[in-house]
Amino acid sequence: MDGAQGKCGEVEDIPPLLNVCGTTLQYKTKKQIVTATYQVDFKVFPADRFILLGPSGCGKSTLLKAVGGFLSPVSGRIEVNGAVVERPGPDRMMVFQEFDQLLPWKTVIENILFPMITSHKYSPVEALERAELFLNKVNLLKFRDAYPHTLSGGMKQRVAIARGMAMGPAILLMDEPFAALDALTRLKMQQELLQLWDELHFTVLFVTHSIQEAIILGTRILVLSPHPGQVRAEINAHDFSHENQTSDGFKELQQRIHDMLFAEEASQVEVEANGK
Ligand SMILES: Nc1ncnc2c1ncn2[C@@H]1O[C@H](COP(=O)(O)OP(=O)(O)OP(=O)(O)O)[C@@H](O)[C@H]1O
Repeated sequence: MDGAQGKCGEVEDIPPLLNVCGTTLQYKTKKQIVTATYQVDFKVFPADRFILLGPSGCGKSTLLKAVGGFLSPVSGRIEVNGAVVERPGPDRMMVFQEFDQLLPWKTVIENILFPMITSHKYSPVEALERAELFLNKVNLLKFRDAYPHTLSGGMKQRVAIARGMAMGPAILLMDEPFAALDALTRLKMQQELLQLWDELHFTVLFVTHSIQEAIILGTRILVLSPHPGQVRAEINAHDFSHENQTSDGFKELQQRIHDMLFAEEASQVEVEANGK
């Protein structure tokens, strides 16, 4: 094959791992239809740390849910490795913000084993090996037999990350996984995620509304407009990390994104005011 059929017709040399094309997502409630995103396009390539950034309510979590297969687009399509996403699958593992995403009646190791065993992706022996390997990578091997309620918020998030990664997904979906942590733990978790990435080069789609977190963690950042979310810009952030966050380049990018989001919010207010 010469190349992959990319977004809306063109042919690319490297096929995207995730192709989100013209995706409009809606919630239908009894009273109304809520359009969460409108004709959103983006592509994620292998080993990208791709960030969805935008104001509250712009549809970041909804996009992640749709990539996860929990919600179908009303128009457009979402493909993973060329196949249209129709349902959840072990190739897309989610890590959420909430600390209660672990099964409370299972120990740490049992939580990590659970999706590997129920999906039959790995034999019991392989699953145990992988569970211990990834638990070790997040520095929690000595807590393998602890129950979730005995762990701190940061430790629970590490277990959730280990559980997601142990499945060997094509893409890890992270919905503001560090937002509920205190500042120091958040910093540590960001550093650990980057260290893990240095080692494993996994592909991650990460939702945040922190500009700073987006620049530090992301290789590419998709900036979304306020509700309903539309693509405002896609920005390269390969060159930035914790180490250079006081540099002029980092600050300039931070300001640029801030202005972009702020301008969108201001124009939204104007539209709403004019509409009254
Ligand atoms: N289950 C639902 N039913 C109806 N509307 C919903 C539902 N979930 C989300 N929405 C609406 O869809 C829009 C997008 O919500 P979403 O949670 O995806 O935004 P977000 O960018 O992730 O926001 P935040 O940063 O606050 O988490 C919002 O207007 C929200 O009110």
